[in-house]
Amino acid sequence: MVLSVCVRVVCRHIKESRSVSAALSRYCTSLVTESVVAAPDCTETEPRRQTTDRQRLLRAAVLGVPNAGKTTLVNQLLGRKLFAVSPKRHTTTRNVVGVFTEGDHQVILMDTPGVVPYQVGRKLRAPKSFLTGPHRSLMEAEFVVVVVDASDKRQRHQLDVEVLKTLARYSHVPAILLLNKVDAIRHKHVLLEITESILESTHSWMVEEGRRREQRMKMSPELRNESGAKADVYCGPTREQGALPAAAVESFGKVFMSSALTGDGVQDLRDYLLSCTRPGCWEYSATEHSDQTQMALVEDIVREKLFLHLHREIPYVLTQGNVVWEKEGDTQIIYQNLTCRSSNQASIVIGPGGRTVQAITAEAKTDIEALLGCPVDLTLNVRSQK
Ligand SMILES: Nc1nc2c(ncn2[C@@H]2O[C@H](COP(=O)(O)OP(=O)(O)OP(=O)(O)O)[C@@H](O)[C@H]2O)c(=O)[nH]1
Repeated sequence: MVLSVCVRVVCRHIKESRSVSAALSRYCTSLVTESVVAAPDCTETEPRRQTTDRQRLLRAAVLGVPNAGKTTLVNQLLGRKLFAVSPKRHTTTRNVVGVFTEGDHQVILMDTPGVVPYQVGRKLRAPKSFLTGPHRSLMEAEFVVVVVDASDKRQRHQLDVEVLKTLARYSHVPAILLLNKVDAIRHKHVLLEITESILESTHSWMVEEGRRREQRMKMSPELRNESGAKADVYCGPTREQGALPAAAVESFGKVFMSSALTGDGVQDLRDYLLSCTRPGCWEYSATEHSDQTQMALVEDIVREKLFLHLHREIPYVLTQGNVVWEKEGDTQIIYQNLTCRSSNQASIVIGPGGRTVQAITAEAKTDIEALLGCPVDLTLNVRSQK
């Protein structure tokens, strides 16, 4: 009965919308409480962001478990492929910033490594940036987009507990939910079930977390964090704060659905982010799209190809180092060392008759030429530590 009502309402939205996912997004938005729709109060700008001109700004963090499609989404929102994407988990190991500007509005997107339990990060021997990245981005964010892989049958009905903990810790940051990979779902009505299930389970978890906090504070009142809000540094998963505000219990101001891969539904999110900007000085010029240098972006392109061509742990343990970066006429000369842990690993990277490294070089060269807009002479020198 409930579902048939939902489907009828969605059908109405479909008539008004460009796509099924846009219609479902609209319907799901109507499910969430209007009072928590995350429109920033533009009258409450901090002094440092006050400006006499018409510039507007929003800093948004993109949060989710590994492989949810966060980086693909960021690239799609930027309208250009800047950051590495691969089917392997943990392709993103540090925070990177992507920027898009339209008219007077600038949106700064902070792409973060997938949220994992502290112990998992330790086990992976991940760099510190990997574990602290999501927390750092939320400290700076005025907004958070929580990305869920809606095609993942095992995980799509409730948010990952580490994501919930992160949201609870930074509960003052308004959040929206994005169901991604809708192209991989055949029966779109499933999206309604997923949305309702995530909203309900998140609400229950937040209520329960509020109770747990109250209990803990009764037992040890000194745990109360007077600011009740931002943590200055990431202190591990057990740090306590004040009771959760009611808005945290409501959790999401809006729900979007998209395919970051095809771009379906991404424009709606882009428009929404632009509408949430507040008066404030831009942090980047209108022509800048990232905080990363060209050299770092090139390293990322090579890294993506390593992830796509190499199996198991090799792409994770390889280190890249730019040795030559110079211009010869129109051509950008790039010589990069790929240092493997052992000669065995190096021979896998080189491949039979050098074919693997040749394929990596050819694919990377094409992407780098598109990025730099000039001919590129790329050499990847594979070597081993031992
Ligand atoms: N079918 C489909 N695949 C997608 C979509 N978005 C991303 N992917 C794929 O999902 C995989 C992971 O995408 P990423 O963007 O690297 O995911 P991530 O969340 O940044 O991953 P981490 O680096 O592990 O945090 C890639 O193979 C993408 O092509 C989507 O909308 N539909």
